[in-house]
Amino acid sequence: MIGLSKYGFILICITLLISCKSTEEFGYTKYDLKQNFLYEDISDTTFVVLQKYDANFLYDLKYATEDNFTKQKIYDCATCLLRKKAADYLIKANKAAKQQGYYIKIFDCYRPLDVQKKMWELVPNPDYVANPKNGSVHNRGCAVDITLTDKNKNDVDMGTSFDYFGIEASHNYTKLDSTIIKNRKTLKSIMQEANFSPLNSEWWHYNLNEGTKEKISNFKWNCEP
Ligand SMILES: C[C@@H](N)C(=O)N[C@H](C)C(=O)O
Ligand SMILES: [Zn+2]
Repeated sequence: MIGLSKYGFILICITLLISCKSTEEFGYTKYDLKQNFLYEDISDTTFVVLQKYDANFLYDLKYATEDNFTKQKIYDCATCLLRKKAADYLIKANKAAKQQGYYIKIFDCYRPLDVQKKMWELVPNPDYVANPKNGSVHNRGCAVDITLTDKNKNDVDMGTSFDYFGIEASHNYTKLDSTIIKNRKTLKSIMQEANFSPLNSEWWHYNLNEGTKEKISNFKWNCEP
């Protein structure tokens, strides 16, 4: 009897730990089984893997494929890393998006400085690639490249593809269909409400406010499962 209740206790603990890994949507605290910490205990500036931290985003991490402006696979695997505070605000934005019938789909998150240097060599235009001398907010783990999908997970029309480096990608460009303008404005207001700022030249790029104050990083993430 005593032995049984001991096993029962262990079983309950394991079940609780697995439950805690679930996302906030289900009302649980986030617990990382592999790293053995409660996410609420870590600092706001710690890098978190968004895929593990919250299960409610869609991804098309372009630089982990050859389908990007460099035509090269730049990342070894499709991992989205962000500082915890940026992840928390992005989760807030995704909840607002969901309430309006959308999902946030992510193209890029943290980007090592060396990658920024490679990009700058190809496109030395600060409207489209931040100068690595100052560093991008991506290098600080506080910027995201994103779009919206509808509730069936189909991309909404934003007028240009991701990383289209031309005037048509600008928030100031108005010679577009009213639906496209409405879609860009929807994303912009969702992100601004969630403490992010847009970049005028790129409809997909958002910086966490005050994200420029964080340190630039150049680490590569581990691709082991
Ligand atoms: C390269 C593009 N996706 C991007 O993120 N551009 C901004 C300006 C950046 O490099 O920070
Ligand atoms: Zn960007």
